[in-house]
Amino acid sequence: MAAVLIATKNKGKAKEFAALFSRFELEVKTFLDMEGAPDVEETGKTFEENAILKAEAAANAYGMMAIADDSGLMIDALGGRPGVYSARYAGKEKNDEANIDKVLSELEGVPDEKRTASFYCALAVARPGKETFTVSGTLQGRITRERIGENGFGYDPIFMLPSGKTLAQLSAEEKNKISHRAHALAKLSDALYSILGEEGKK
Ligand SMILES: O=c1[nH]c(=O)c2ncn([C@@H]3O[C@H](COP(=O)(O)OP(=O)(O)OP(=O)(O)O)[C@@H](O)[C@H]3O)c2[nH]1
Ligand SMILES: [Mg+2]
Repeated sequence: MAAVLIATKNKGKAKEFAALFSRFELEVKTFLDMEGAPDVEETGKTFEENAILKAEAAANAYGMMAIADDSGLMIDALGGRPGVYSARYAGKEKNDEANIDKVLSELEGVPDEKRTASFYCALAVARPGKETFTVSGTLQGRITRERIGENGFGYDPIFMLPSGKTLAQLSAEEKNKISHRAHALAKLSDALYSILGEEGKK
């Protein structure tokens, strides 16, 4: 079976990718399965640049096809912040709870109609000796005033969908149908199937 390495150390993403990739005939590994996986510095100014940095580092280190996800939350009232700094918004140690607290306190007093936001996900596909390419997906919503829901990861408890539920109130299966990550991966499907050949289709 062909194998793909997802260049992430984020447990929430790793779980979502395991489910999202189940329709491909592909062995899926992440940096969490690899000893000594590189810590890639995210020095890019865009999600795409950072996804390419991570995917190419992984493809070079392990000599196999690698996909990286660089994603984040863009809040209109904050001029698009936290953006590419979403993981480390409240500090280098990447604390989801502290990140949420920071966002909620920055939005204190901002009325509901001005709390619009979107998630963005860039995926980069890197293969040894081949040109790297990227796709992206987005998800529109609004920032709540408090945490609602127990599922998901990151900012999910404060990201309200037009349906009136937060991402953290969705099951993993429901989130994987509508998320920015799912939308980006859907755009990759055709390319992945042709990379894998017809036998990649289940
Ligand atoms: O509520 C959320 N639901 C999501 O679906 C989601 N997707 C991304 N994010 C946030 O954006 C950061 C990405 O930063 P990021 O792409 O650099 O990833 P990371 O540093 O956590 O791991 P890695 O993949 O780089 O190893 C993450 O940490 C999260 O805070 C999300 N939050
Ligand atoms: Mg990161």
